[in-house]
Amino acid sequence: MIEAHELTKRYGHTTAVDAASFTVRPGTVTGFLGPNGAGKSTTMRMIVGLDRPSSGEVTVNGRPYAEHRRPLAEVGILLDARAVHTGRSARQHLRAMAATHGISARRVTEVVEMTGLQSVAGRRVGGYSLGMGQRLGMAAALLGDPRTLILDEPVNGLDPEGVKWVRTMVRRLAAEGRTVFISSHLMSEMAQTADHLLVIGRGRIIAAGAVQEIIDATTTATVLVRSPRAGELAELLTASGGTATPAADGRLEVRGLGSEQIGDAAARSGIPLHELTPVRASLEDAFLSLTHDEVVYRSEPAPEGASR
Ligand SMILES: Nc1ncnc2c1ncn2[C@@H]1O[C@H](COP(=O)(O)OP(=O)(O)OP(=O)(O)O)[C@@H](O)[C@H]1O
Repeated sequence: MIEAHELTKRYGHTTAVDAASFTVRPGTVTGFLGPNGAGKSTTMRMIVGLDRPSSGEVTVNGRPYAEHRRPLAEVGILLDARAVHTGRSARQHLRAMAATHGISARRVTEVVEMTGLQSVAGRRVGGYSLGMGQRLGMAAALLGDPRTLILDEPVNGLDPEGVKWVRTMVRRLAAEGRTVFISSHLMSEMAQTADHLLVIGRGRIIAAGAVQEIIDATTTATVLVRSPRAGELAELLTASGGTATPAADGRLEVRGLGSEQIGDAAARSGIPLHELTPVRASLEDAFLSLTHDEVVYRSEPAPEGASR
């Protein structure tokens, strides 16, 4: 369990994390989602004591990280998978870590197997691919059999097989009752991996809840309708309180009415329907709608006067 209360980090004039309060619960994968520069890494670094909060506090499994006597058994961390000494082999690296934390050599063998590193564990880490490095990062995070895992962008740069591997692994860890907190700016990936989401924009928590709850709360559902009497149907739906705008292939895109209401209204007026398709908003849509005003970096400048 991770509990943050009014957690704040300032770097000079930049407020990287702004009074963030949240709880990350055990038994679930909680996705930490936000655009570049939103404050995800800074938040994670504060959770594990690598950055000092300017104000506020955060605990992991009931205590500040630094107060845990066996930190590796409490929290597994993957912050920068490439931070490993490149001259050593994966097994040497894990053994050194285990030795300094009173962890058995048997556990090293276990995590090497869990992460599928058996065939390369004797090789120098310097020659590892990104995917192998990421597996080693996960092996190190799992070494102390921790109750809580904090993984910063674990799928960054991985190929589809690597992404799937991380997804399966974190879902299994959560199913075992652990707390899994995983950051990403990949919305589609989070939609498939996380149960809960914490969305951050410009250092502020702008949404927290179950994935579907957030999608429902932040997006308007639409229904695509096709009818040979589209003009009449559009008038009817507008009179019923919806909005109907022309879309591709002569369809109407309807907002404000559900598919049942549209179908019933059309039937009452004898208007035939050739298509009635509810369109579920994606996590991507929810994310864009949530972070619209919070994006620190945009690919193009906002149009003049757009924010006024
Ligand atoms: N050591 C630092 N000194 C000064 N500013 C910093 C420092 N670390 C982070 N920042 C600033 O704090 C803000 C949040 O950065 P952070 O790295 O936490 O975001 P992020 O959401 O992890 O982004 P990304 O997805 O790009 O990694 C940014 O404006 C960043 O420039």
